[in-house]
Amino acid sequence: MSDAPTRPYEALLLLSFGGPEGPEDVVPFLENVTRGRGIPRERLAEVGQHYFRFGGVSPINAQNRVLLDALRKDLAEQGIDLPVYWGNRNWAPYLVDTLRELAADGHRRVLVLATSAYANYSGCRQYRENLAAALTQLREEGAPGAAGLRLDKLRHFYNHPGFVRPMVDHTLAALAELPEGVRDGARLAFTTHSIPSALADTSGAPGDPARGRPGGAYVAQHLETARLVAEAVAEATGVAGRPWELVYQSRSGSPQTPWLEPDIGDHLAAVHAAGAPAVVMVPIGFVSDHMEVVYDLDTQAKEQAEALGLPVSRARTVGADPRFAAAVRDLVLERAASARGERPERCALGALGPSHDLCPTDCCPAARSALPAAAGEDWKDQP
Ligand SMILES: CC1=C(CCC(=O)O)c2cc3nc(cc4[nH]c(cc5[nH]c(cc1n2)c(C)c5CCC(=O)O)c(CCC(=O)O)c4C)C(CCC(=O)O)=C3C
Ligand SMILES: [Fe+2]
Repeated sequence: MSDAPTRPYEALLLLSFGGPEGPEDVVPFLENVTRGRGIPRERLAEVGQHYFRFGGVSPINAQNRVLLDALRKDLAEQGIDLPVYWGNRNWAPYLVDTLRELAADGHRRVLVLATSAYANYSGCRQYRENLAAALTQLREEGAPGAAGLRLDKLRHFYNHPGFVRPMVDHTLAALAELPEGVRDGARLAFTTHSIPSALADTSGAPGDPARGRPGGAYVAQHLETARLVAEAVAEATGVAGRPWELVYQSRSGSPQTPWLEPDIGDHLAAVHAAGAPAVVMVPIGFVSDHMEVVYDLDTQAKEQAEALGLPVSRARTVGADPRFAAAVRDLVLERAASARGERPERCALGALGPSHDLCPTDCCPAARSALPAAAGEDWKDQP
């Protein structure tokens, strides 16, 4: 056991968003998501309707269960003994309950995989705030083992080949769904969650060259993944110079606050007006085909495209692709080696290089006042 390749880590925690699993869950789920976040009531009522259209069930929890199975299968196949747990920010199984169980099971050093590939407040620091709040609650409860829990978060994986290559295959499959006559002329619209522009500009670590430029590390990292996918698609199809762009979806918040633009709907209208024969939507911002994908793209954006008479298709997200599960294993082994003081190879495609392991103080700051965040340099409460 002492020479385990995952040493000093004893468990892996899959940390995700969570979603409702029936109509009665929808309103309490949305209350969890938006507590203290200043989302207009009309927007909440509208988003509730998206969930009710799907019977009140978000696909995200089922997808995380499949991902859990894929991670466990990959580790088992490699002979790696590392238990994998799952907890959410906004719905059961709640993070705090999973951490209580992890501690009771005797685990001390735990790696965390957040289902968010890019640097930004919602996808990084907010998860670290959730970890800090859960740890604090468990320590106050006196939960067995909680005082010794030490959590480390895996680095951002947007440029890992195990994330990029499945997206390339899925983009090729989505191109193949288009009528043959428009396939070679189809544009690629890479989509991600819009966020407030002010949060985008400060995303990433303080020393990141992209930080402080418009869109910050959030946009720079997405542009990199989009470029990597577009280049691989060009190579596979033999179609050079296919136009692509990064566009946004799922805008929330007050209309007076600037968020990243253009929205996918406006983009589809603009490229249609400019004569584009077809568009493939590639949701690189998400890890699974959850509600933002099946409603905002497959329902809303597809209706808009149909009204325009513009052929569109949508690439699947990475989901539980075995290459993604293998990438997670790679990140686990890499981080474990680093924690043992070794200098492992840190796999990353493209020009930006591997992300930092430990978020520095003031990485991906919140717009509002700062809350304690675990698994970063600003978490001083580590045993
Ligand atoms: C960057 C980002 C990701 C991607 C990275 C990651 O995956 O972490 C993401 C993922 C997700 N967002 C999700 C759902 C929601 N997001 C909301 C609201 C917001 N998201 C934001 C950002 C992000 N969100 C922001 C800045 C807000 C405004 C409020 C706030 O500042 O917090 C709201 C409230 C209603 C609304 O306003 O839309 C809901 C219901 C689901 C679950 C889907 C399902 O159920 O299948 C998932 C995976
Ligand atoms: Fe961060």
